[in-house]
Amino acid sequence: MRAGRLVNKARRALMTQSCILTLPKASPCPTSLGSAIARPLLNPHRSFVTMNKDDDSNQLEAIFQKKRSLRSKIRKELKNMTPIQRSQEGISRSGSDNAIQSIVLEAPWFKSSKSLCAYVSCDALREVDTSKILSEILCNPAEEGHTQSRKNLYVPLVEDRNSNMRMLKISSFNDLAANSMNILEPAPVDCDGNQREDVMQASEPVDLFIIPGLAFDRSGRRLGRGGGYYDMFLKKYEELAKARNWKQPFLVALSYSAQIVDEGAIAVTPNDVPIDALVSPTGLIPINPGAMKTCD
Ligand SMILES: Nc1nc2c(c(=O)[nH]1)N(C=O)[C@@H](CNc1ccc(C(=O)N[C@@H](CCC(=O)O)C(=O)O)cc1)CN2
Ligand SMILES: Nc1ncnc2c1ncn2[C@@H]1O[C@H](COP(=O)(O)OP(=O)(O)OP(=O)(O)O)[C@@H](O)[C@H]1O
Repeated sequence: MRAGRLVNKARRALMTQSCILTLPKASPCPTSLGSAIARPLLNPHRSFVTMNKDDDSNQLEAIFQKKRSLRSKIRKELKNMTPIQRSQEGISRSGSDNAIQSIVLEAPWFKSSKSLCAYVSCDALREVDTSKILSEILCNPAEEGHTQSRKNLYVPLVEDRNSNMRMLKISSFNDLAANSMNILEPAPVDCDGNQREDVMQASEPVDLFIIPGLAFDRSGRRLGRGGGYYDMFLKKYEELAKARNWKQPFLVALSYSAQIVDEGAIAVTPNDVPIDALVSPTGLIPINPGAMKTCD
């Protein structure tokens, strides 16, 4: 997406948010526009309401520039690493994938989840593999020791280039086909001609999101691939859950160690939705333990 288009889109979003500011749960990065909005009283001369359009635009452009350069840095690191180096712990990439997926599969918040949204990993994008997690859900009719039936699984379907994405229910890997970006996605209609269930129309709440990304920090900031799909979707789902009086879902991202960056390295805008926990090959990094408790 072109930088000017991103800035315009973000500016529109900020304008609509200037009265009702929904701030990230994690404290925004000190250099981000988010901090200017989050703490206007600390520096009233730089707060959003007093900024003119040029300041606003320049700050957003600076944030998007930072995001772009961090994205290319992390992409390069992921691509250049030999399989054996793909984790700082010296275990192979597949070792990291197994470690991460085992942590998820053993976690009480995964075991107890009834409905979840998860990404279908794409090897070419060097994403943390989710195939074991998805097979566990799709192949196991019921969790051991639980009376519940199979978990409901919803996966992403990109709608357009305007950050719109749906999450549709699948019941088998056969429900997926590669899209133009070579990511496996569900068709909106199943093989019997029935519309697949859209999570926004589901009668049960989603308790868990398993989220991809390029970079993460230990306070919940996340850098995606630049489409705004997840940020937009998570915001819409948060609103739906509020309107229905449902618990907010637990937001967990999966990350190789090389994708975890220092705090302050990820610039954020108020549109960036922070995650509640991060799973890396070395373990779970809880960020919002309150959100985790609701899943146990
Ligand atoms: N597995 C998976 N599915 C997903 C996402 C994801 O990140 N991972 N998405 C999350 O939003 C949505 C799709 N968004 C995407 C955005 C960019 C690229 C991509 O190929 N980016 C290239 C760079 C392209 C460019 O700069 O022109 C890359 O990152 O290398 C892929 C998917 C929905 N489905
Ligand atoms: N809730 C929202 N409303 C409107 N625009 C949004 C929203 N969330 C993100 N966007 C827009 O999407 C574009 C990409 O945002 P950003 O660079 O933060 O994406 P990302 O975090 O890398 O992607 P993703 O969320 O898909 O992982 C920006 O123009 C941003 O303003």
